[in-house]
Amino acid sequence: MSALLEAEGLVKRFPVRDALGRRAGAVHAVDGVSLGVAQGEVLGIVGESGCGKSTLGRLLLNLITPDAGTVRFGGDDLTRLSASALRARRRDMQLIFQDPFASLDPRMTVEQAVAEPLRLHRIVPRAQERDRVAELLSRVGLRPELARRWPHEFSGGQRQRIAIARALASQPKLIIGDEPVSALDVSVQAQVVNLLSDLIRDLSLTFVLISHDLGVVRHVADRVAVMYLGRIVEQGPAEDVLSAPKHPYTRALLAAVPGHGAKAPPIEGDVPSPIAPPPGCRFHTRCPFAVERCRTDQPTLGDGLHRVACHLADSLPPPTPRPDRLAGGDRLRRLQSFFRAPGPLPGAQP
Ligand SMILES: Nc1ncnc2c1ncn2[C@@H]1O[C@H](COP(=O)(O)OP(=O)(O)OP(=O)(O)O)[C@@H](O)[C@H]1O
Repeated sequence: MSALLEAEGLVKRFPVRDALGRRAGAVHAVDGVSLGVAQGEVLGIVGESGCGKSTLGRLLLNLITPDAGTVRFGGDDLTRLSASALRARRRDMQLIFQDPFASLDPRMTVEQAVAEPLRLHRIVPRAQERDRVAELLSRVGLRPELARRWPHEFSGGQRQRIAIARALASQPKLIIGDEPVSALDVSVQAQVVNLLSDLIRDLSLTFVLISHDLGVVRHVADRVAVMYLGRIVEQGPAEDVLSAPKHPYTRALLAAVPGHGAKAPPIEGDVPSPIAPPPGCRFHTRCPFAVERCRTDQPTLGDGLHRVACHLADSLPPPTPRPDRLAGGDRLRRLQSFFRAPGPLPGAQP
């Protein structure tokens, strides 16, 4: 499978300064990340707050410059393009932000906001702008008559739809959504997730979905990369990673999701400081299964679009099923022993 977007060994550190403004170290926000996204594929990037997801998203679009590593998009190394070549390439790569209240300019009507990329990248002649804006608004489920209104007249969900219409205007090949639904009310989140998955399917978009919400990622992603403290600890097909996780950190993340089927040992201790992250597998200081080798070896890289998993994966004990997800017979036996009932419980099927 050929990659539309491919990152190799990305590193980004942010300087940390002391009270006197002197440099006192660096936050290792992204530290040696390699990944690939195939044409038409949806890659979910998951991990706790502060693990480096947003920094990685910005590096992938070359909105910030990496300290090391490369990002290739459609064959071009973005880190080496001239400013004008990069501007032209931006047409193909769009970002949807988390906060729909901050991402739209309050001084622009909806029509102006959505038409701006049309004009910037000369997508349609001026005479056709209004029709194209109307088309884009309908595509995201908004009535075209709303085009003359101002952002403050809309709800959070509607604003995010406008931001999505704006992102679609330049007919991009790749969209990165950085927590695109997490600022929305729960009732609206599902509608916007459904809209995104319809657009991804209908327009054959290549999409990188950054989210701390595994439920959202499960709904949309073909492949999943799990980040911890600036590194990817597991990466692979969504079905494998989310149903049969091969890294103890992924197991723990999944076990924390209400209603998920497997139990994992609780994670002890705090996330180490990103100023002095542990060597080897980033998770080894908190991992209940860690052995000596984990202090020096990173999770192993496999084939394909940079598969990654714990090098102990084959020897890890299988996750134990949760009592609330036991098969019907097992649950009944558990209830019977709890109530010390000798026979079937009242109302239970024989
Ligand atoms: N501009 C910056 N200057 C200094 N440190 C930064 C900067 N941006 C991010 N960081 C630090 O880099 C690390 C990764 O941050 P990042 O925002 O990428 O994580 P995240 O997983 O997206 O978290 P969240 O979901 O909370 O946004 C954090 O420790 C953060 O404090």
